[in-house]
Amino acid sequence: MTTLHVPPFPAPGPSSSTPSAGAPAVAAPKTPAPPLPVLPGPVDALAPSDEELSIWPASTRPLGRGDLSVGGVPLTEVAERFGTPAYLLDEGEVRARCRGYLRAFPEAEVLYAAKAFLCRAMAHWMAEEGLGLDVCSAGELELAVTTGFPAERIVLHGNAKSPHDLSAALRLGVGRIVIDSASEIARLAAAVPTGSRQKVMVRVVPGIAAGGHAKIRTGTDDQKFGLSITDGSAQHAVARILGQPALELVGLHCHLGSQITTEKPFLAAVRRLVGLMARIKDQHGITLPELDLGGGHGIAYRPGEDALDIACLARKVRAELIESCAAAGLTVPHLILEPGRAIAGPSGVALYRVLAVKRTGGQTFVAVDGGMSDNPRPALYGVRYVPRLVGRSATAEAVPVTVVGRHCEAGDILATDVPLPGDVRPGDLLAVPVAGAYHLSMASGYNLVGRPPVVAVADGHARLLVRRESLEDFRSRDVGL
Ligand SMILES: Cc1ncc(COP(=O)(O)O)c(C=O)c1O
Ligand SMILES: N[C@@H](CCCC[NH3+])C(=O)O
Repeated sequence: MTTLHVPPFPAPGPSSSTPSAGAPAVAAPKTPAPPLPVLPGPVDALAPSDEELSIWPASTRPLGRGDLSVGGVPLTEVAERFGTPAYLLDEGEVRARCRGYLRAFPEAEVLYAAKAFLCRAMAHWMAEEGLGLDVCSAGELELAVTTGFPAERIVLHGNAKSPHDLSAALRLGVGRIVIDSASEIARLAAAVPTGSRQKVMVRVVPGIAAGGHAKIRTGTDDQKFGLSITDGSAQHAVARILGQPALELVGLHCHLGSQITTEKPFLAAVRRLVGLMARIKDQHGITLPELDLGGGHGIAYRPGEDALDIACLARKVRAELIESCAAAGLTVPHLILEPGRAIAGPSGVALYRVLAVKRTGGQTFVAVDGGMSDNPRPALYGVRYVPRLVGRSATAEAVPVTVVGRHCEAGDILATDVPLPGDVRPGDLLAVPVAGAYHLSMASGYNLVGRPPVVAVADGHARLLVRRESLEDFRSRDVGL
């Protein structure tokens, strides 16, 4: 059995499918991902190892003839009923991960970061599990609220909020708006209806470098989000907000980056933000009641990769917060967290059909019917996934292959040097675990392939959550000649 890292789930039941969690979504440049396990001799598609299953949903079970079930539903059945490519979301895994957070951080408010993946069912599950939502557009906000998500449990983010974003937030009554730039302050204050006050936080840049890839590090001064402590922009914004009677400053926010696999940066952030809270108290005589540490909790995309241990994070953040506040003479603020990837990522599986197998230039390319339009992460961050053949027994020797998408880009690569049976062929089904976060939420219309459907699996049943994008969808938006 592999070690349970994030979050502390309920017992996964019998079998080898204990969730572990693990690692940098994005290959951290200085610490290359560990080599994939070498498969001894023929690939036995009937028997995935514990290590291999460690990144799959806890409900994953091997079935006969090389199939796997997730949420009690055979993957071959999902592919047949809904076609490929298709994404499935294990509802039980999503809910268990939410509960894991609430168990680890009983004192905190946990907001699911909708940007990782949002659909109406996901919003319902979050509401039922007692989480709030972090949204960053009127689109995410309206989808959630119109499906019944309580607006007061929603926080609106954005480095460039449009007038529409702000008016939707005020109209629907979001709990808090996170101010990201000085120019937003007067604009927001002027839009608040007379006689009411809007709760706001300030997004602070603490000057901490963390995150799995340069493109997703947001805690340093050299990027577009937030207001710097170092140059005083954050302090200046605080003073301006306090001068606006329509705004109620309730706390400080920071989001260091994404795919962070150690606790250290979060502890440093606690110290810096508490330090700023102490200065605000000295200067303005107010104690801010809330501290939002954002998200960024890293998971494993490949067996053996590191992941952030949520229970350990909780213990250390709690201790640091208490200690820093005591040293600064502050009351401990109410803690807020915004995990996205660590809830949705390991709960999702992508299913592709092999369309072509080509041996050329010393490589074997296995081309599937999806790619960078449903998963842009490999192209953006160089992330590599671990696809697995499902749905047929295979006894051929494992060979290293490159799994590529169908798009018109040489960089449309899902996995390099992964072992697949040497007889992999068109018509085979490949499943890619850890596909629940930042795939479909960043999907595009490239090559007019159409975005895949999303299917929920739970208790042996599969149900369609989001249908496949069709040519008719493209045509109906294309209104001019
Ligand atoms: C403000 C904010 N909160 C939360 C998140 C969620 O991050 P993650 O999915 O890495 O937990 C993000 C995205 O990185 C973000 O920008
Ligand atoms: N989209 C990124 C993470 C950025 C999260 C939003 N700030 C990823 O796929 O890893």
